[in-house]
Amino acid sequence: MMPLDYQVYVVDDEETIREGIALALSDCYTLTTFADAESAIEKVAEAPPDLILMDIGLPGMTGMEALGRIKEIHPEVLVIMITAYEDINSVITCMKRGAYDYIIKPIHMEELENTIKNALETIRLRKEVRALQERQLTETTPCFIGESNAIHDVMAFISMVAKSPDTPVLILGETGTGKELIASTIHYRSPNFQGPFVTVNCAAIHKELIESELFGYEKGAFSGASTSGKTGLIEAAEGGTLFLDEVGDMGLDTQAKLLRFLEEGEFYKVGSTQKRKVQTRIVSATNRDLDKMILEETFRKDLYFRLGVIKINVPSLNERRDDTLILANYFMHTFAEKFNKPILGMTDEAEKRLLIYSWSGNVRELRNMMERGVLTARGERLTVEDLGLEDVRRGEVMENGATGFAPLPPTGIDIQEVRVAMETFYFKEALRIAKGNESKAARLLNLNHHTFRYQRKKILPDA
Ligand SMILES: Nc1ncnc2c1ncn2[C@@H]1O[C@H](COP(=O)(O)OP(=O)(O)OP(=O)(O)O)[C@@H](O)[C@H]1O
Repeated sequence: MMPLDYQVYVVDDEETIREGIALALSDCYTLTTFADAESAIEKVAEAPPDLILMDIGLPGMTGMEALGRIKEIHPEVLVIMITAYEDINSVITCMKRGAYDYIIKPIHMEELENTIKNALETIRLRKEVRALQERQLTETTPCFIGESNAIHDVMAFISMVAKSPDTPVLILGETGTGKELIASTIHYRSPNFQGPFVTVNCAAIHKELIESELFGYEKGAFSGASTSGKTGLIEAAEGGTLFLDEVGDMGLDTQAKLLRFLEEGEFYKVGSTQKRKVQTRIVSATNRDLDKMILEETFRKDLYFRLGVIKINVPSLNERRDDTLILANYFMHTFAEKFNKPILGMTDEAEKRLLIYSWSGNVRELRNMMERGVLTARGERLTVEDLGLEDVRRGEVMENGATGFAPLPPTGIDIQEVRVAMETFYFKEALRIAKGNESKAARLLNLNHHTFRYQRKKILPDA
């Protein structure tokens, strides 16, 4: 491994000490010296070093005060306090406030070197862990693609919340918006990244079985149980992350047990009286309307609050159309490589239609569309036909992909006229797509059948 270049700041008002330390250490480290805490802190804020050697008894801001400030700005910077022998009480306070170690004046260079070596070993290990974490992150986490402001905000929030090893996170969003991808990103960015990431799809496991799957069971706990018993998924996620997908589909009994585990970190295996403790982070997700389920008493309110200490709302693809082409190109290149097809891009028309297409399955639908398109394409550019977008017709292509509305011309518009034209267009379209079936057409416009009928008579009196 290459030796790391360490940045060390020395803060002491005594010039002889600054010079003595610089003389002894400048061959091994990059040293910068300061005569007072104020100028050192200014520099720390703009360029944090790896290590600071700081006198406790500085004039102006004391070393102890400076330590507090440094720990506030950059808590990861290690600080070794330098102190006069009689000042040992201050040393104890400094150690309590986060100093890494201390040395007593007069300074013996050998002792100083050893103390520094220990500190730098701690830093080296931390850097190694971080590098390992980054590598693991790029190797194991699929890329989360998105350039829209909405996704940038989500990603910034994820980076922040991932730092905690155990705060529960609830991810809400329509199907296919990337909730599972976000859950795995949280795991690989968290301090638990080396632990397991265990996914449980609560909708896929029968309600009767989910409890034993989650908590495990003792041998002979119920008829049909394995004779050796079973370790539950919570235990399998020890030291890592347990991802409860479709948590809205969990039955009320299991919800109560999950709540107890979240509150106390303890649970019982099915058929066991022995309490078990497990440390894992719970990330959950659902595309169901939990507020409505709480009102209907099919989801516990207290569990909702406990699971959603941190809540992340993932916007649908229709709400962040800026991401459509970035994602489409990403999937196109991924599948072109996978299927070994010489695809270079998409036709302009295909791109335009992607931008106005109404996504009900979100990114998953887009991904599937691109997979099918790349697999069946004959030319170098994906066409409207390759992507199955023939029904999204030219007349529907609106100029402004972000909102779906044409820009307001400088001469203005007649809003009444536009409203009538829009309603006429969508009523006709709904009836065309629904092949004249009024109930289906009403659903496409999110109207009940009676309203649809009533309005149809007004809007399309001849149809
Ligand atoms: N921003 C993104 N970048 C790259 N791939 C994405 C992104 N969002 C979603 N995907 C991909 O789309 C597919 C669906 O995503 P995912 O399974 O995470 O959605 P979900 O919200 O958990 O869906 P559901 O609610 O149906 O379980 C996956 O293949 C995922 O890798």
